[in-house]
Amino acid sequence: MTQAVLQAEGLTKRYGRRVALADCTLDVPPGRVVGLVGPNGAGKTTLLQLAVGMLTPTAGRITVLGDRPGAGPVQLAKVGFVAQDAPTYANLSVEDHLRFGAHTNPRWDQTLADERTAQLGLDPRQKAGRLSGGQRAQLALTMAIAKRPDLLILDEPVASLDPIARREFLSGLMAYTAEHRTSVILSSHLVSDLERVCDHLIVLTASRVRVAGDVDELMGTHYRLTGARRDAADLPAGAEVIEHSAAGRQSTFVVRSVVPIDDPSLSVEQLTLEDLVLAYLSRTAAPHRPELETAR
Ligand SMILES: Nc1ncnc2c1ncn2[C@@H]1O[C@H](COP(=O)(O)OP(=O)(O)OP(=O)(O)O)[C@@H](O)[C@H]1O
Repeated sequence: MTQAVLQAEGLTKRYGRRVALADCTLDVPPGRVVGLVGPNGAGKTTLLQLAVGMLTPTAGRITVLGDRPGAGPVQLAKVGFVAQDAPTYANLSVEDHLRFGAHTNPRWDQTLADERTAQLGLDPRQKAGRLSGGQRAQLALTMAIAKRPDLLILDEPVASLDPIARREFLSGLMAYTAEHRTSVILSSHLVSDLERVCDHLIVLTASRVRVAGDVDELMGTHYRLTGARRDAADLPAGAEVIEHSAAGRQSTFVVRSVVPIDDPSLSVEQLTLEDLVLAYLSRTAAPHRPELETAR
């Protein structure tokens, strides 16, 4: 499959005068595990709900797997979605959920659903309302996976899991997606959750995409520069400053540059993915009042 998984152009969602997502342009290639990272209220859920057709844009456009989100049964069957609170039916048992999934999804894989619930140790007769938060998240993921979607969209899937369950959930997800070549978009507040599993990253803060791209490409174009105190204007040409700090006689910059930095007066270091994300987060940490953003 070579078709883009998600394309957005000028995508904007407003609730009254409140801007939840502003002028978002993205082009996510197929076969990626995409980490969507940003603080509370950044617009992650809004973007994911636009991608599954639960919300419609105020302006701009979005296509998922080449079609309008929620366009019809074929499109719906291609996308698996687990919402933030991993909704399940409290009075239905685990096996009732799987039966419901089998009835409502044309590509349903019962063997996969049975194997996964057995592996997780979920009792098929247990009512979903009596499962722990983490078990409910796993049941909701099982339902989404057994649909055999081309794209799996998970809104903060590890939020309710303890550290060990987080690791197991993510490594299980990786094994599944590698085997079935499923594209995944998953959101989190924390890049540390996603660092091991993502090969594409979108950083969203205050309703806007700050950086997006394949992790390899991002890691190869961002640097930490340290040297004698100086202004950003004195950095090599082409270096875009993402973050700048100064202490005593020393300046430190996080920069993006497509050409290697060749300046003997600067020490040049690679960043970790977490450092890179933190630089973009701190760049936009200034107080933001989305309700005051002018309607366009
Ligand atoms: N139904 C709604 N009505 C009004 N404002 C909303 C609604 N849903 C979201 N918002 C606002 O849109 C902005 C983005 O919210 P969104 O839920 O997309 O953020 P998020 O990044 O998913 O946050 P979190 O990490 O806390 O889940 C926030 O300012 C939020 O208050």
